[in-house]
Amino acid sequence: MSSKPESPSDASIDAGIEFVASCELPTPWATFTLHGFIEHDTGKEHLALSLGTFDDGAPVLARVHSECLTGDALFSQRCDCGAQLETALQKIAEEGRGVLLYLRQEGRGIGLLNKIRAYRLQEQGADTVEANHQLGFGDDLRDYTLCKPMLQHMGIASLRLMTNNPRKVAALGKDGVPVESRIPLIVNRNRFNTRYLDTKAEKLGHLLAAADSVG
Ligand SMILES: Nc1nc2c(ncn2[C@@H]2O[C@H](COP(=O)(O)OP(=O)(O)OP(=O)(O)O)[C@@H](O)[C@H]2O)c(=O)[nH]1
Ligand SMILES: [Zn+2]
Repeated sequence: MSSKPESPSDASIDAGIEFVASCELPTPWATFTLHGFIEHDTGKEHLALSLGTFDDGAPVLARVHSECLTGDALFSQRCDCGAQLETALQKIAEEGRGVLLYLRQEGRGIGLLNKIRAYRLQEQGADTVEANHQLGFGDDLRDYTLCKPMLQHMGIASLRLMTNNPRKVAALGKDGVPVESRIPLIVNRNRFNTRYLDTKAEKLGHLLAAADSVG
């Protein structure tokens, strides 16, 4: 099956990513439109789920979600990803308007097999950041530059972003995606991920205290 784009004149072609096709995606919360994109340099297939219309120009309720196969698909309780994904889709459905970008940057960019290596090191005592360092990686290798052309393709100019990560807000702003407001997304703290979440707060700057969920 060819991955020839449906609209070859799409502006995203010049931005390192190309729109390929879209379809309806019924979920337990709403029927979203699923947009598929391909990244030129890596061949990675990135996704967006959108709901409603954006031509009024008002900031759009959004989640920029990084792939976590273990949390998103395999129900892992080691992190908060699966619950964040579900809650974000639910909130977008409640509002009847919004977008979720699903970026294929597994393991904060180190990939799935290296994330398994990192989890193994965490079982031996390292925290999530130390484990990345022991494997020779930085804290967080993610890159958000593809978000702007993906959002442009859908006619979205600015976001109300569901995240606890101020670095993500700053990176999007730097890449020309205005974040009008940050909406906390604090879900699924449990006995398996308490240390992980505490390390994110202490070393990666995530806003995860109960007080951070207000506002
Ligand atoms: N390298 C590594 N990656 C992890 C680990 N646990 C989760 N991840 C990955 O981290 C990414 C999610 O990042 P998080 O830091 O949980 O959240 P965030 O996207 O920065 O912030 P939020 O928007 O608040 O969710 C996904 O790509 C996961 O696969 C870990 O222990 N090590
Ligand atoms: Zn996860």
